[in-house]
Amino acid sequence: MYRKRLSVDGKQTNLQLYEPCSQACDGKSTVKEQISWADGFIVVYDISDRSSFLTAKAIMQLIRELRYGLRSLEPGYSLIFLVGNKQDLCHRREVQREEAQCLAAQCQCQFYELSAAEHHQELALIFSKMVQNASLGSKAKERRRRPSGSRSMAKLINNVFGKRRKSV
Ligand SMILES: Nc1nc2c(ncn2[C@@H]2O[C@H](COP(=O)(O)OP(=O)(O)OP(=O)(O)O)[C@@H](O)[C@H]2O)c(=O)[nH]1
Repeated sequence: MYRKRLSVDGKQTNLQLYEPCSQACDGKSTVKEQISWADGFIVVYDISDRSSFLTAKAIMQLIRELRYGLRSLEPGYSLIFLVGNKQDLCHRREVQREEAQCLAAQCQCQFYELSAAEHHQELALIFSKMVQNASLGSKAKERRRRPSGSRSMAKLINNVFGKRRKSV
């Protein structure tokens, strides 16, 4: 687990990054548990290895099943990113770009194809986009969690002041 405290849009945020595939044998948590914990997902496969794409597909489907709400976001604002890595090995390609694009569209997530070896800036961009989107997502969640009592109080105050202003 990688932990870092950083500022996102001027707000101090605790970032926790977890890569389940490299730690699948630690026995402490399952991929399912990680899916319910995370605020965002970057699912990576290797374009020169079809089995890695099939694993990515299964993970995407699991995310959809367990976190259905994450997909109903505005266009260009997603908490799930599908990334095809090792684009520099396109002479050994086993996964067509169109097939991955189609999966991304089905899951309403963003799709990128890149080479971590050659395009590390693009990778950094995906990470910062993810952190920004997750931060916006948690703000939206907080707004939804606001107790209805305080909403009706705010409405009442608005009504009272609204009426007074009209009668002046
Ligand atoms: N050619 C190429 N090699 C890469 C790229 N990204 C990672 N690799 C290589 O792929 C190997 C595995 O990289 P890791 O970072 O360990 O990734 P992993 O998730 O364990 O992935 P796999 O072992 O490929 O299943 C290493 O030898 C990396 O150098 C890339 O974009 N292009």
